[in-house]
Amino acid sequence: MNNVDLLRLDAITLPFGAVRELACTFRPGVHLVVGPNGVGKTSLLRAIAGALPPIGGTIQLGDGPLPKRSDRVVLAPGASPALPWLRAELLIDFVVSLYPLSRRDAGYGSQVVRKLHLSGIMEAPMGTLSAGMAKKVLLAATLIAAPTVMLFDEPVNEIDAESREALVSLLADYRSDRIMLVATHHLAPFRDVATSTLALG
Ligand SMILES: Nc1ncnc2c1ncn2[C@@H]1O[C@H](COP(=O)(O)OP(=O)(O)OP(=O)(O)O)[C@@H](O)[C@H]1O
Repeated sequence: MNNVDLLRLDAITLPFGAVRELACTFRPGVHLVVGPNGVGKTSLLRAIAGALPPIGGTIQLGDGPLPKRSDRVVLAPGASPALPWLRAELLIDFVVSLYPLSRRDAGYGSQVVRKLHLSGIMEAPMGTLSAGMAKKVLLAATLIAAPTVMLFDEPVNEIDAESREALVSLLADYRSDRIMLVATHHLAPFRDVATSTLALG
């Protein structure tokens, strides 16, 4: 496999003591990141996304170090940003606009919105949405942006069974050419799609 396809963590140590000297390599596919509360799953995703700089080690994507801000990485956070006035559609458009190289066609965006049952709330301010709907808006933005590395923090918390299935099927479509890390306590929905599992702790 070409190096371009690999995300390599070498001796990564993160602030707050949870992750020490972690070394692993991810190729395209769906990689679950699991472990008990507080073990460092969210911190690891934030480090790869450039939001929590490691205090030791290196993160490489392909042949070079991953810069702190990269349009090759997107993170779907576990909780919605505190922007209650922002309409769902604008949030999605804003996130997708940050990833010009991998922007999908408009038809794909509508398809994701429809599959996640978001069509009826695109005009709604984020602050008026239920927790599950707000989570699905973040997931849609991430799936439409679709850069090389896609990070999902607890993506199935709060979302209904039908939307879980839709999410898993959308992830499956990207398995051959995107590196996807999914931090979760819920393994069952990903059983058929997971390429590997990284157990922290
Ligand atoms: N901003 C912060 N300040 C201080 N400690 C922090 C901060 N962020 C994370 N931590 C600590 O880092 C450790 C790892 O937290 P993290 O959120 O990465 O765990 P997690 O595995 O995602 O947990 P959970 O399963 O509960 O979501 C925890 O001990 C947490 O308290």
